[in-house]
Amino acid sequence: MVQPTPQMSDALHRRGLMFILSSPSGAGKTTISRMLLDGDPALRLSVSATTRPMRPGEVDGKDYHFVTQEQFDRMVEAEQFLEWAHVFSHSYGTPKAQVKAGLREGQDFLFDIDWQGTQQLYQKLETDVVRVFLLPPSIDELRRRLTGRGTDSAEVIAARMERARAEISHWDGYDYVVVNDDIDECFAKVCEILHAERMKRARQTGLIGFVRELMRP
Ligand SMILES: Nc1nc2c(ncn2[C@@H]2O[C@H](COP(=O)(O)OP(=O)(O)O)[C@@H](O)[C@H]2O)c(=O)[nH]1
Ligand SMILES: Nc1ncnc2c1ncn2[C@@H]1O[C@H](COP(=O)(O)OP(=O)(O)O)[C@@H](O)[C@H]1O
Repeated sequence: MVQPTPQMSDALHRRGLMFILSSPSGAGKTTISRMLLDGDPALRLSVSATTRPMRPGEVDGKDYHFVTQEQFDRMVEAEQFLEWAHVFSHSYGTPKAQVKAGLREGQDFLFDIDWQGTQQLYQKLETDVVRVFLLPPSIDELRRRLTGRGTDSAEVIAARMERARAEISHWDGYDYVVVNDDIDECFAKVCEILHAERMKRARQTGLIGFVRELMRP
């Protein structure tokens, strides 16, 4: 295999991208996110702040920054979020600091956020954003997954099911829609999207100089 020379890879340096995964609750975005992060050290999770209680197995600072409503409101006032929204009667927001600096340095970020956050990020940073929406194979399977996960009460599951149809109605605000039936197949498709998006001409900031060099008489 031909390895790029250091000069070539310098010239082909690119800006980072914002890879957004959304879905109705229970369709599998946390599972796919973890698989992506485990398999791809170049991808970093944008860790959101939330006021919702921590679930068993979640780690503060890794899955979310768990904050009080007062702390969250102070962050909103100080304009520390790139976007924020109310979801299931809790507040969720994407902290600004790490993402903006990282993108400039070519860092790719993964966002597990809802359609409201996706719209806000797209309005602000359209060219950096890649929007992927996951669908469950059926509504019955979605209910089975939410119940099987065992992290939410029957009441919370009912509220999430209630909201699922409204969330699904935002499917057309995304660049890619993938049905998460078989987990490995879904993961493979999401990986293909990420890999292809990384190669897009518009992201290769050094490409013009590199091509000029190739074309020099
Ligand atoms: N807008 C926005 N939505 C978020 C953020 N973080 C998480 N969410 C969304 O909030 C919803 C609830 O997330 P969570 O409580 O972890 O439950 P989940 O549905 O099992 O992922 C999901 O749709 C997440 O994608 C954020 O920073 N901003
Ligand atoms: N393709 C799949 N087939 C079967 N179960 C799945 C699949 N994808 C995810 N799950 C399971 O469904 C439940 C909900 O998935 P999760 O990733 O937590 O969803 P979300 O983050 O979208 O709420 C979890 O128990 C997960 O293990």
